[in-house]
Amino acid sequence: MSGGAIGLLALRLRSNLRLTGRVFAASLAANLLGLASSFYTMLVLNRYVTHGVDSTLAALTVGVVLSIAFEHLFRHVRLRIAGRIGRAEHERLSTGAFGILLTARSGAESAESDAARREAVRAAEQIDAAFGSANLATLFDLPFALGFILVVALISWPLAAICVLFTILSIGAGLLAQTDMRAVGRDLAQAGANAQSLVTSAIVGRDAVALFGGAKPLLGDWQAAAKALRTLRERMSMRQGRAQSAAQSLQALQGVAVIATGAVLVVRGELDVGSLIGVNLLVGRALAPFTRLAQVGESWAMARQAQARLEQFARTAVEAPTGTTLPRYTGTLELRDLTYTPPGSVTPLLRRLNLTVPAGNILALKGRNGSGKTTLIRLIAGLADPQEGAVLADGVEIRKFAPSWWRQQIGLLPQEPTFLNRTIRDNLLLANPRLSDTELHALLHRAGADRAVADCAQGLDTPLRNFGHELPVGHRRRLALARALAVGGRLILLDEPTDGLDSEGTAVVYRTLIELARTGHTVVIASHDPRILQGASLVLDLDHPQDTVRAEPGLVMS
Ligand SMILES: Nc1ncnc2c1ncn2[C@@H]1O[C@H](COP(=O)(O)OP(=O)(O)OP(=O)(O)O)[C@@H](O)[C@H]1O
Repeated sequence: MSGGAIGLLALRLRSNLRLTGRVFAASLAANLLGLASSFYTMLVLNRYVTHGVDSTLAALTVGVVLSIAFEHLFRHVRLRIAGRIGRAEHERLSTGAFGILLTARSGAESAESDAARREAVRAAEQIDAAFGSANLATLFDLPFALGFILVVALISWPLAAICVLFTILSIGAGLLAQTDMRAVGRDLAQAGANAQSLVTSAIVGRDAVALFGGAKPLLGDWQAAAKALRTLRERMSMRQGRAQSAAQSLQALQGVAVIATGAVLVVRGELDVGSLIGVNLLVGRALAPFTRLAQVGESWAMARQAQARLEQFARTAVEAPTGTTLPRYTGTLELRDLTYTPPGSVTPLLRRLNLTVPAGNILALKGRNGSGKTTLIRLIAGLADPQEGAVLADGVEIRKFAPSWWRQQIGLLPQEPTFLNRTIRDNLLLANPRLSDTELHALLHRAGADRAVADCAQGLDTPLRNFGHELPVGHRRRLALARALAVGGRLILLDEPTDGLDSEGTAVVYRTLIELARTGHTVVIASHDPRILQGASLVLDLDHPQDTVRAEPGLVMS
C-alpha cells in the first residue's frame, strides 16, 4: 500500500475519531469473542473427553454458542459504524467534483477531455468504495490477527513460527496476484470504455448510421470490442481463480504444517491434543485478514490514483462565485481591443475588436460561417474568456461581475438551444423563478411559443427529454426565445434566431426585436437574414471587423 493511500485512510479515520473509536471497540469485542471457539475446542477435548461430565459439556457449548452469536452481532454493528466513517468526506469530494464540472470556466473545461472529466467525477465514488465498511473492517482485524499469533506463541512457539511463516507467504502471494491482475484490470477498463463509446455512437448518431452506411462498420467494431472484452474478462477470471486457489492451498498447507508439527509436540509430551486443535483454529483465524489485505491494499492504491485524478481536476479554473454588481445595468456594451483565440488554434479568431453599443441599440453580427459570431456572443455572455482586451457593460469589465448577477442581466437564445430534462415550466422558472402562470403564458405568446406548448400533451408540465431535442426545431427555438425573454435582462443575445423558423416564427422574431428596441433593450443578434441586418442600428461584419456599419436609425422589420 502506498504512502498516499495510508494518508487518505488516516484522513478518513481522523475525520471522525468518535466513530473510529467505536469501530475499534467493536473489533476488540468481536475478536476477543472469536477466541472462544478455540478455547472451547481445547476445553472439550481436554476436560470433557477426559472426565466425561455432561454438564460441563453443556455449559461450555451454551457459552460458545452465545459467544458466536455476540461475535456476529459485534461484527454487524462494526460494519454499520464503519460505513459512516468518511461519509462527510465523500460528500465533500463528490459535490466538489460535480460542482467543478458545473462551474468550470470555458477553455479550462476543454483542456480536459470528456472522458477525463467523467473519470474525475467517478473518482469520488471509487475512493468511497475502496474505503467501504468491509475493507475498513479488514484493517481493524489486523492488530487482532497479530494478537491471535501471540496467543498461539504463548501455547506453542514452534506453531506460532509456522503461523508467521504462512502469514508472510500469504501476503506475498496476494501481492503477486494483484500485480498479475493490475495490467489486465487496466486493459479491461479501457476495453469497457471503447465498447461504451460504440454504444454512444449508435445511440447519438442513430440516423446517420442508418442512412449513410454506418451500421456495417459499427457492427464490425462492436464485434471486435465485445471479443476483446470477453477475452480480457476470461483472463481476469483465470487470474482471480488462480489467486483464490493459491490462497486455499496455502491455508491447507498451513493446516498440514501445524498438525504435523503439533503431532510431534504431542508425542513428545510438549502439547496436548486439545491445544493442538484449538491452535489450528486460531492459526486459521490469524491468517484470514492477511489473505484479504493484499486485495484491500490494491483497492486503496487505486483510490490513491483516483485521488490524484481528482486533485488534477480540482485545479480546473472555475467561475468566481462572487464579484461586482451594479445597482442598475442600463444596457451599454463595449468591446475593447477584444481578442480571442480558440483552444488549439494559433491564429486569433477575433482580433482587437473595438466597438461601443449604446443602450437600446440593436447590434447585428454578420460574417461567413466560422467567422466567430457565436464565439463573440459567448464572450459577451461571459461563457468564454478573451486572451486580450475585454467586454465592458456600463464601463465595467464583465469578468469583474459576479457571474450570477451578470447572467440575470442577459437573455441568451443560443444557436443550438438545449434545455434541462425537466418540465417546460421548470425550464422557464429556472430562468426567472418570480414569474406567475399568467406571466408565463404571456411570455410564451410573445415568443410565439404558445402553440408549441399547447401541442405538448401536458402543456407547461410536459417533461422534456433528450435536452429538448425531441421537440421540432422551430418549437425548440421559440421556447428558447421565451426562456431568453423570461430572464428580464437589459441585454438580449440572439444567435441565428430565425434559423429553422417558418414565416410566422420569423415574423414573431421581427416583432420581438422591434418591441425590445422600443422598450430600451440592447440586442446583439447574429444573423444572415438581410431584413434583420437592415433593421439593426449597428452592423459588425466579422469578415471585415474594422468597418462597423452604422445603419440608418428607424429602419423597421416587417
Ligand atoms: N471553445 C472552442 N473550442 C474550439 N474551437 C472553438 C471554440 N470556440 C470557437 N471555436 C472555433 O471558432 C470558430 C468560429 O466558430 P463560431 O461558431 O463562432 O462561428 P460562427 O460565425 O458563429 O459560424 P456559423 O455562421 O456557422 O454559426 C470555429 O472554427 C470553432 O470551431
